[in-house]
Amino acid sequence: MEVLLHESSTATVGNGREKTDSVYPSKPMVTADPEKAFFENAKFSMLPQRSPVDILFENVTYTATEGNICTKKRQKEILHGVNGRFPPGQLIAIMGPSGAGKSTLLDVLSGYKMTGVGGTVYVNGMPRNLKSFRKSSCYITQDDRLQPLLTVEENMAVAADLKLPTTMSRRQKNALIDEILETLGLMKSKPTKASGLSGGQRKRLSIALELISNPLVMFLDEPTTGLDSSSCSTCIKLLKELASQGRTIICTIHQPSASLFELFDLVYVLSAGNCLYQGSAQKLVPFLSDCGFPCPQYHNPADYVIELSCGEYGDDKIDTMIRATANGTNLSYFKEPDKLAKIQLMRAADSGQIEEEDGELAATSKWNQLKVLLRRGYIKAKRDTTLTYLKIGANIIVGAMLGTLYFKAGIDGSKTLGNYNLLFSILMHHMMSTMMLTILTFPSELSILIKEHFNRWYSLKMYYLSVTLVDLPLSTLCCFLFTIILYTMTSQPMELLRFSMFFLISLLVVFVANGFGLSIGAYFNVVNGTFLGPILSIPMMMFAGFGVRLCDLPRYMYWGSYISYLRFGLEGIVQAIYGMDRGVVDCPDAEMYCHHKYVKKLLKDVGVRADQFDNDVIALLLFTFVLRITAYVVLRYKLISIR
Ligand SMILES: Nc1ncnc2c1ncn2[C@@H]1O[C@H](COP(=O)(O)OP(=O)(O)OP(=O)(O)O)[C@@H](O)[C@H]1O
Repeated sequence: MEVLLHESSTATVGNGREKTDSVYPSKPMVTADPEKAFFENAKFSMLPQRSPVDILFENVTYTATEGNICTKKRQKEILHGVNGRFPPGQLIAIMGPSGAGKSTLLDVLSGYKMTGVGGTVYVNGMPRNLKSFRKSSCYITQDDRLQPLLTVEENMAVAADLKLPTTMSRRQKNALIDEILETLGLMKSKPTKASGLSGGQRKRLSIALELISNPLVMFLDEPTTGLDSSSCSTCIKLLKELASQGRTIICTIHQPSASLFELFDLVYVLSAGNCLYQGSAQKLVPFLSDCGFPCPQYHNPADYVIELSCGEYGDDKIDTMIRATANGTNLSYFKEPDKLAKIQLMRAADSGQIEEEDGELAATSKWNQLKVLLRRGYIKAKRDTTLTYLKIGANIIVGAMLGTLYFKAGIDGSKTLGNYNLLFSILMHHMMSTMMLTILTFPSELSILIKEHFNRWYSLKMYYLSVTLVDLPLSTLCCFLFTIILYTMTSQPMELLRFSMFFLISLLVVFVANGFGLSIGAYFNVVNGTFLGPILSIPMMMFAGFGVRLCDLPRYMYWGSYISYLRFGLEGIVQAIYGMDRGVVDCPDAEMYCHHKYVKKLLKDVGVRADQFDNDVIALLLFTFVLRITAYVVLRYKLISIR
């Protein structure tokens, strides 16, 4: 592979990559080789230059499976053996009516979809090695999945820290970020939060984030959807410029205007999973004439071909076009078909097993990924009014409300039963508030995770670890505030040991509830999650030993008490307040009969053991561990299953 040389000196940085000393390299040397010419205008030239990517696909099929475990499964073929050639340095449009299979073809070519895919995709003549292909490509989804609370500059800095070698200095990274933002017209928006950007700016930021790793192939799903005509034109012109630098840029597009259509180098028209046309935008009109249905004068050829592919002029015309393009194998309508050197395809059968490339997909070390994700997590937590301020506020308010309701109940022998009820209410508060907030907020993170993980920003393990670690201080703070308010207002025993035990059990219940919420939020959407979370919490309450004492549970249902983490929470928190031979809780009035002033009597009546504190802590730790692992496995499964 030949590498374009620049006059500015180069040095080797981590894993053998080359960098230039200057962020803005001086004029590149003119090369005789036309292939190198792709890079001669490259702006982001401080990054390693690799050979351009020529994509060819043969007989590509995609079969989706419909139905679920309750209904009969049905196979549905969406792509019917399509073929095509996407040379480098071109801006390619995949066009077609709604439901034609444009996004599906994009998903298959990018490697986003792997199950149900047939046929072969060749990269520079070799059957695609997905791991190395993903390293040189990126996928920009239709919905801009950006971190809304981070500014443009912060979003870019996170992407740079995750995608560029750690050996690059901050100054170099900042210079590269500025260069990209300048090119994409986002310099003025640097301090703006992503949530405050317009549709066009969001789209450009999505592109800018991926440009940091200088991908050779860019897949964009409907980059112009939701943009006005001027933003559409800016976006497509920008993509054209990026393509002219040697990248292969493939995007799906619904129905471009005549002026936009002309900007595309190559057009690939799909109808119901078949290729109707493949060739240059300019040759579409001659192709239609050759097929026998010329484009009417003053008619946008893009509109006309979409009308044809919808079957508005008859299904026979669709069949004629499929035959004329031989479902994508006919390359004669390319701009310069003769110059399309027939690449020597190495058949999968000839090459034997395609060797998977070793090494990690992410560009930086796990430690660096964790560091960057933690930093991003803390910025988000600082600015997130729902997750942070609402959580803190809710804990203070609920703590004060319960404190008022059970004021001084902890030292009142006439209110010990009420105090016992309070202990259960505390656990309920920790369980429901933590679990529901996680179920409500985590799914919104998922779409960003899917995009960033597919584009190799980080490994799932590091992401998950960062989510866990970022949540830790905030959950601890909220739980501490709640405990201190409630503990003092209700006059629980002012002993450090009892307070610590009380706080420890509360905190462990928060951690378990968080793991429970994550396991649900990792798989289910907000609607299903908010239904399922409380439903699954009912057995936890049923078997906690509150209301129905554990000793009164039917023998065949006793197993339920082992799956209820509230049971261990209740035992533990009761031990903190009434354990360790507390003896008698004084009655406020000596004349008054206080039935439960003797702690032993209370414990006997409510049927809660208060001599198992260590076991309760171990059980809650086990619950925390198992649920955290479960949430990770569910998340991994989710990432695999959508592909
Ligand atoms: N997982 C799936 N299960 C069932 N049908 C599917 C699945 N994925 C895609 N399809 C169907 O395949 C067809 C093509 O879908 P695709 O999203 O690729 O279309 P499209 O051309 O991108 O449409 P649009 O422009 O409206 O986004 C549609 O009819 C869609 O319903």
